Amino acid sequence: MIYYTSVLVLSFLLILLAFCKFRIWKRVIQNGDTVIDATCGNGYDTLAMLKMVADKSGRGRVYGIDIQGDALKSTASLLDESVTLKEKELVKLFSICHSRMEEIVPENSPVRLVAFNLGYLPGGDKRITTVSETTQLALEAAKKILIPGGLISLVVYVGHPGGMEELETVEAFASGLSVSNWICCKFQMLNRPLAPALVLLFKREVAETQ
Ligand SMILES: C[S@@+](CC[C@H](N)C(=O)[O-])C[C@H]1O[C@@H](n2cnc3c(N)ncnc32)[C@H](O)[C@@H]1O
Repeated sequence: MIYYTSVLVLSFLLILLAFCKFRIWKRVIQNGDTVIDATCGNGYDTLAMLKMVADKSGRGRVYGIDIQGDALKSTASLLDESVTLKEKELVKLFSICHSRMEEIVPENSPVRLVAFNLGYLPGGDKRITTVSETTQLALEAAKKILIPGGLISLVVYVGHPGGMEELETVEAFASGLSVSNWICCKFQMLNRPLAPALVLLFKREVAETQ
């Protein structure tokens, strides 16, 4: 009984986080933008991003990254079921580590969102997870390619081995960003320390003068 209640609460939390996250993305992303899904998984975020950037003239790009071929296959089939061929052409999928994201985005592309959903692939091998070292490198790469007014969005799961360390890495990275150029915040349950956290790093349009 306790197990089912926990699963129910966690599912509710995940829906709430996804709802908040998508609402915030919608305020940041515009039609025609270039965005990156740094952890495609089953493709739900890739699909949400595509819906936000695709415009009728064929502008807008989603660069989707995952180290697992199975994840990219799931993402591709979700897109096949959900979008037109023309929309699907706006998505480019890459089976590489997200620390290499700079290699796949053409130079001078205005990247407005880089999204991470850390942890393991739901329904996949739970031993394959994102890890602090490469997450740190990926955040540094995202910081370089993001345009002013852009957002780095992370959902961090702390309930699996290495998850808490990864949250600490993300928090340390965010805490080190200059206050005049970045607004960084975290949403987390206060009375459920193992619930996933949503971390949002907004790059200011114009640097704040101190
Ligand atoms: C929590 S899942 C992502 C869920 C996904 N956003 C969705 O909507 O279904 C995390 C994904 O990150 C991938 N991953 C782990 N390490 C990675 C890395 N270094 N670079 C890119 N992807 C990685 C895993 O293979 C897994 O599919």
